[in-house]
Amino acid sequence: MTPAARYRSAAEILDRIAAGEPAERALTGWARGARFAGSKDRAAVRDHVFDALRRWRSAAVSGGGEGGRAVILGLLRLNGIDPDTVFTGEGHAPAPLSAAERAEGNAPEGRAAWDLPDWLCDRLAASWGPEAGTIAEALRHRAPVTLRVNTLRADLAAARRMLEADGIETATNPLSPTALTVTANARRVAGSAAYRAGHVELQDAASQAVSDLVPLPAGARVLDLCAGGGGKTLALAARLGGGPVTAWDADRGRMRDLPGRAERAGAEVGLPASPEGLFDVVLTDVPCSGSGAWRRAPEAKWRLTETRLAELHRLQDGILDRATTLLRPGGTLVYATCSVLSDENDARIDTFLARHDGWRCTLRRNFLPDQAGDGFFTAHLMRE
Ligand SMILES: C[S@@+](CC[C@H](N)C(=O)[O-])C[C@H]1O[C@@H](n2cnc3c(N)ncnc32)[C@H](O)[C@@H]1O
Repeated sequence: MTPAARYRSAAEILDRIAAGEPAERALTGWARGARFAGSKDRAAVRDHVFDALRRWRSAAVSGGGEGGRAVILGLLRLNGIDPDTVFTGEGHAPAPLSAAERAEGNAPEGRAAWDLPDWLCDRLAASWGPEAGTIAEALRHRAPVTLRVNTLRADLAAARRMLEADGIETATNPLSPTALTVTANARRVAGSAAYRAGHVELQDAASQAVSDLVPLPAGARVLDLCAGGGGKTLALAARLGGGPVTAWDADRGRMRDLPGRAERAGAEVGLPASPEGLFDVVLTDVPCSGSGAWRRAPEAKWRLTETRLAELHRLQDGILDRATTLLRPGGTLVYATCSVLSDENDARIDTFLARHDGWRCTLRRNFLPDQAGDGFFTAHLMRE
């Protein structure tokens, strides 16, 4: 495909997403019908679609319309690319711009430049005051690719050497001693020897920092109550010298890859039908808006509603309440979200403390999205 034809495909996919189709499904649907597209074409089209989703609102203002074609036009303008080099009408390129398209479009200003719906601009401003604009700006750009070195298999230097042998360059990351930011050839990670042998896992650096903060006395009994794919389960198991860690999730299907991942990593992970007994540490990495990681899943910021966010608050409170019944006296209840909205973070801890007598919060920590890692929040709760 020519570079211009890739933009045209991206515009068509954006139309499907705007009509309500989930982004991943729209991309797969397109790829199935695009036998002519090679792997580089698919990757480039995907990048255009995700860039547009991250900056939909500002690109729509800049392009003068909400449709895929206008959003791509706006994105080109925002990126300083002359639209006439793409909208040529030649081959499979998008048709040339009309006079109206040339005349339409403005520089995005104010909240349009935040690339969030108005109500979320308000929530972010209420959470962070003057810092909110910087956070919104960080969410408009691509996230770094970050690895966790699995200390059960390799140390940092050995993992870096092994990655280098596959042409993957990395830099150390200030958020965690196990984190490496990929600086070149990130697309090679999944096929690399280091990844296949379990020496590294893909994991955001702030997510690793949240696991690093969990107090783990020797021999601690640890329950990951919202284990999902097991990113934090495996990080905690590595800190325990191999585990064991008990993993559970309300949706068991989310943990389907965990046994294979644990084996590859050399970690012992128990997957009981329901968690039994009392634990020294219960981690609740609760379902949330994902706002701290919207640069990885940008569609979510346009689809989230106030009703859904309120539902998430109830779910988060319910999971915290359940965790209290699984924690031994003196143990630590760890709360975590990948959100930058205070309603999902401080407010959940404050209402927990108001609901439960005799508990105190021993740690609260926010991580904001930046070049090192995603936005995260964690808090530690103990019964007095
Ligand atoms: C943020 S994800 C977990 C990510 C995972 N800890 C990791 O680091 O890869 C939240 C998980 O909570 C699960 N979940 C939803 N409701 C739950 C509930 N009531 N109890 C436990 N887990 C729940 C979801 O299925 C989802 O897998």
